[in-house]
Amino acid sequence: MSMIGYNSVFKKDLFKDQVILVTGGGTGIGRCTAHELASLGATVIIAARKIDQLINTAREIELLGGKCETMALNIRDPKQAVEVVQAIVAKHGKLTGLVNNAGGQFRSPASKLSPNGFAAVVNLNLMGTFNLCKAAFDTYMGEHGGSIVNVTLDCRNGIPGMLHSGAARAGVINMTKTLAIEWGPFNGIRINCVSPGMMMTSGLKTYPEHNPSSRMGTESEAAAAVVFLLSPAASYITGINLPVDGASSLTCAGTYGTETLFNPKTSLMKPYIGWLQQQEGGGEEEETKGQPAVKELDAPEPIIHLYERYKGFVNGGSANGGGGSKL
Ligand SMILES: CCCCCCCCCCC/C=C/C(=O)SCCNC(=O)CCNC(=O)[C@H](O)C(C)(C)COP(=O)(O)OP(=O)(O)OC[C@H]1O[C@@H](n2cnc3c(N)ncnc32)[C@H](O)[C@@H]1OP(=O)(O)O
Ligand SMILES: NC(=O)C1=CN([C@@H]2O[C@H](COP(=O)(O)OP(=O)(O)OC[C@H]3O[C@@H](n4cnc5c(N)ncnc54)[C@H](OP(=O)(O)O)[C@@H]3O)[C@@H](O)[C@H]2O)C=CC1
Repeated sequence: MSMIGYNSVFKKDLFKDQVILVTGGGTGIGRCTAHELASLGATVIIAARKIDQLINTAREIELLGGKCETMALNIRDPKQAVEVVQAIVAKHGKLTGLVNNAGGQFRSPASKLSPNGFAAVVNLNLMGTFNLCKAAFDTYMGEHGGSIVNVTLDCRNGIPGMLHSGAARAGVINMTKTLAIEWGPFNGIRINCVSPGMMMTSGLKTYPEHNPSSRMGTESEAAAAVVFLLSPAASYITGINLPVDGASSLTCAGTYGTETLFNPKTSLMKPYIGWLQQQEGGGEEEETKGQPAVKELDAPEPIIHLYERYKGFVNGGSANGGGGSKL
């Protein structure tokens, strides 16, 4: 009997020969995305302002057998954006993927927000994303195509306390739709958004007093969505915004509210821990001894506790610490 194998797109070398720039790739969601992409064969360039964080992440990836390079970049500077993309194309001959992940904001009631404060956050998140998209298009993708994923922030129902970021992220989502239409004809460029809800990342160090009141997402859960949209598995998907929020933005309480169906004590949604989890039980290889403990989360105490609980859930327990998963 002859067998015809099914030709699935999900293979270990999914991103072989691809060169992908991840902004903010030294920490949090960006770092996890860089790990995922490198483990699937991509050459990953991670870029941000603080070079030490980038070097640590690149070293982690190289120790695991991946290809990763670092570049200093402030996404708010359009000149630097062009220089970084040009340098990548000069060295590798291409830039097939771009993940606009760098971003952030501060919390402030709208009534207290100054025009400068509003502009700073719009400049970082909206202008920064535009700067990189434009540089990628002008330098390489306009002629050769490519795939772009913009990491935004759940802003479906507004973001109380973060007016500036909500406006900027909504701008990114709309810009993404326009670019999908305008740039699709340029060799099939695809561009999409991932909108994380509350995720357990190192980024939460800037929100130290936050006490988790909902089932938070993991870095890996955001990264996995980015990887899917970048990949040929999403070859007919462009111009979309993919929320990664456990449906919290659909509830009345929302991501930023109090108790929801998705609270950490009762949630039955099994978390994906990704590469962090894969480090478990791997043993202390000689070459990784003394290296940063990549499985540790650099976040405020309540978040670390929650993360530890999720790890238990993945290993057969439940998010609330008892019994097995009902999934
Ligand atoms: C119901 C309770 C719910 C609680 C839920 C809380 C948790 C929500 C979590 C949401 C999930 C999101 C997570 C993340 O995004 S992770 C990423 C984490 N990292 C960051 O967010 C840091 C990003 N910040 C920055 O990069 C910079 O601070 C920023 C770009 C925002 C500003 O940098 P810049 O250098 O431009 O700033 P300047 O010092 O030049 O100031 C410019 C104006 O902005 C005002 N400003 C700046 N920082 C603050 C601040 N912390 N508070 C108030 N105002 C601020 C500053 O005063 C300047 O304005 P003026 O000239 O008018 O003074
Ligand atoms: N954690 C969460 O709950 C959520 C996060 N997000 C968004 O996801 C993205 C990743 O965040 P997360 O991983 O959580 O947090 P991190 O703080 O770990 O990541 C933010 C990254 O952006 C980089 N960055 C910030 N400003 C600039 C700049 N001007 N130029 C270049 N790089 C910059 C930072 O590096 P450096 O300082 O070295 O430049 C850092 O690596 C952000 O856009 C964030 O707003 C969205 C929803 C929820």
